[in-house]
Amino acid sequence: MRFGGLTAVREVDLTVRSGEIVGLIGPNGAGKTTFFNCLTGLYVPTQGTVSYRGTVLPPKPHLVTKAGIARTFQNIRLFANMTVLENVMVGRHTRTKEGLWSALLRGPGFRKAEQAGEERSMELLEFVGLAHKRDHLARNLPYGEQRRLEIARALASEPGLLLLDEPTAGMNPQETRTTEELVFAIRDKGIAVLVIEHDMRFIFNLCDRVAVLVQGRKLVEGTSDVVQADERVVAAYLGEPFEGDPGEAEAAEVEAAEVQAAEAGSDTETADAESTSTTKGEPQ
Ligand SMILES: Nc1ncnc2c1ncn2[C@@H]1O[C@H](COP(=O)(O)OP(=O)(O)OP(=O)(O)O)[C@@H](O)[C@H]1O
Repeated sequence: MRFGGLTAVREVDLTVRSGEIVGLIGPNGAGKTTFFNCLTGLYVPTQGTVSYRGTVLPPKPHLVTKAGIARTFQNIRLFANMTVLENVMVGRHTRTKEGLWSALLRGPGFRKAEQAGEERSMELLEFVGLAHKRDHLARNLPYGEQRRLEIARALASEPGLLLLDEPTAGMNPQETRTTEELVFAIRDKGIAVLVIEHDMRFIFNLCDRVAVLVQGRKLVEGTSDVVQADERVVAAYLGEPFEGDPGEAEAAEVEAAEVQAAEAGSDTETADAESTSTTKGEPQ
């Protein structure tokens, strides 16, 4: 994904299995949100395609949701003047015959679908701990609850893969703990979870694996221990220049190859120069 001369995301390929939580971290501007935007059809990659479960996704958000990927955003995007329950029910529009407009305009078709969807929506509100607030307007919920409502709305599309963009941003420690428990519970339902977060304690507690994005490329992927011990990750966070080749927890091999390449006077970047920015998630 290029913006003018800047390549914001290049060749990022991730596997998130069902029932697994994978973290996506990286310094500011590393390309994390752009990666989510490419996956969910908000951005059309300038080169390459986005595949999910082996199928190329059309870059249209509603078709991506239909294909089984749901997301939340860095900044809360609820329907502020709708009730808590209505917000979740709108999230079900890709799973009902009624379209989004019918849901928003509350036509007769929507009322039928409403009955059918209400039970499931209430289950989801129960799941995120907001059933008792079903008739409150979304805008009147405290911040932490608004974020939980967003997650319930994303779950309403019955995703196989859930993308969470900074779910604990702005939360107090208690709200962060509640969110952590909620993400574990989502994982336990067999949903694949990919989460962007700057709170490292949250990430390393939560995730089965962590991928580090630096300057749009995957630098390292591995368990929390592997990632925390990787000197290149520390260097990237300290703002030191990134010159390595992205690898998947094979730091030693990559480093050896870089040394060899440097000795041979070759440029390690050229190997990737003609690659496309293909991204792929495959929950299984
Ligand atoms: N629509 C856009 N137009 C131009 N440049 C963009 C656009 N969106 C993102 N960028 C640039 O792409 C790069 C990656 O940005 P992105 O927001 O994806 O990073 P990030 O890792 O999510 O950062 P943060 O952690 O600060 O949210 C940045 O240099 C950013 O300025």
